[in-house]
Amino acid sequence: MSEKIQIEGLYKIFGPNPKKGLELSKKGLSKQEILEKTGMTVGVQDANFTIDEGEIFVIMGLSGSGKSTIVRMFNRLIKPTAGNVLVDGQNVTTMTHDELVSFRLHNMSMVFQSFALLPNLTVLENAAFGLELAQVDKKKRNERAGLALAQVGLEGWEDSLPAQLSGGMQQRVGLARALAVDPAILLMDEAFSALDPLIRTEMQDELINLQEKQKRTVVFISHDLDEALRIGDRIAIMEGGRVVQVGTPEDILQNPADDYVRAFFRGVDPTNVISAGDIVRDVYPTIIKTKDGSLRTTHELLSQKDRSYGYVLDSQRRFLGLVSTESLTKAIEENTGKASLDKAYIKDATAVNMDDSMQDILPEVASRNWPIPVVNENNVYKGVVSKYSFLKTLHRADQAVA
Ligand SMILES: Nc1ncnc2c1ncn2[C@@H]1O[C@H](COP(=O)(O)OP(=O)(O)OP(=O)(O)O)[C@@H](O)[C@H]1O
Repeated sequence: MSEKIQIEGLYKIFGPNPKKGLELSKKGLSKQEILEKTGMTVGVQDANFTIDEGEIFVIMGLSGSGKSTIVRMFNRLIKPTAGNVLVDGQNVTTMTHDELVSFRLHNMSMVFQSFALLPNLTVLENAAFGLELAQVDKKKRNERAGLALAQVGLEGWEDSLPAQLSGGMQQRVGLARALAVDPAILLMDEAFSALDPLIRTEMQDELINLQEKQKRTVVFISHDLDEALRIGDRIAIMEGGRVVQVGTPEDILQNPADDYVRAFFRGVDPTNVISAGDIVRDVYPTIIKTKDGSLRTTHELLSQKDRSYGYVLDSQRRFLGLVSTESLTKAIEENTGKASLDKAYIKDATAVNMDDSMQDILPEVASRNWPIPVVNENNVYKGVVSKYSFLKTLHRADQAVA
């Protein structure tokens, strides 16, 4: 995966003497100490991380922790006090005014919590607004805005006025306006926070769907953990202007950096967050099924590796079933001489998917004697989840946020 946005030593100090605040921040003083000593407010201090192309990157933290400030430095709505923001290697912090205008129009769109629609323009005109600013001619911009509205499920509403739409629909217009300019990066500032819970979940699904089709880079500010866990590929957690941890939800849940992060994650059910793919291990023998696959060889293989189970795959490593020393011994006894693997493997053994959560796979793990095979979307075998690794992960996650 390639890096889309690089944040290097980024600071924003608000107030008349940011240099003084910066100096103290670099010495390690906290936001509170700097405020007390100088009256300057630290917005963001010493942020360093990268955002990969195509990921949904959620920035989370309590109110005032610096989420909006950091994201507004990405498109330089706020000018950093120090540090760099690189997008595709281009330094946004040093762009001239004209470069910046063009960069904002073509590379980044922003969706706000307050839908920011113009009340006297139609839905179509609102959706086309960003394109109008980019001086795209009317025919083309209406065409692109129409397509964007269709993408967010608002076909047929083009001629309505915003006031005729529900809150959820108005936010869809906000999203369509951002999508119409076809930006590589979408910045979403608490974009779904004003929506009621059901509509909010619907919009999150919509975003995930769009993302599957178009793979933009999405930076999403949220103060809501459920939302972050639902949509985020990775999450950055901010406290007092600092980015205290960046990682996948599973990483953070299993190894929270400090008590602040731990407090965020307290109450989260790890079985919803950690997936089979996070705990899969490829430690059991695999047997590629051939026409004349011998039972004895398979039996020897299992004994050699001191395992009671082996997983049978086709030549493309797709999962077919599993064998046990028990089923092999039985088949060898019953079919002396001409026994083949076909006679011995359990063909209806269920495999679970890499994306299935621990919650999803729990019934399977609990009800079988064998470690549960895990496959990808093409049914290719990736390894197993054993009862032991399942319980160990659960225990570790419980301890981590306790
Ligand atoms: N223009 C400004 N002038 C002075 N201080 C500011 C300014 N903008 C933000 N701040 C301060 O910077 C800090 C970070 O604010 P920011 O809005 O980025 O936080 P946030 O995490 O987005 O909060 P919220 O969730 O409430 O939106 C806060 O202490 C805030 O008061």
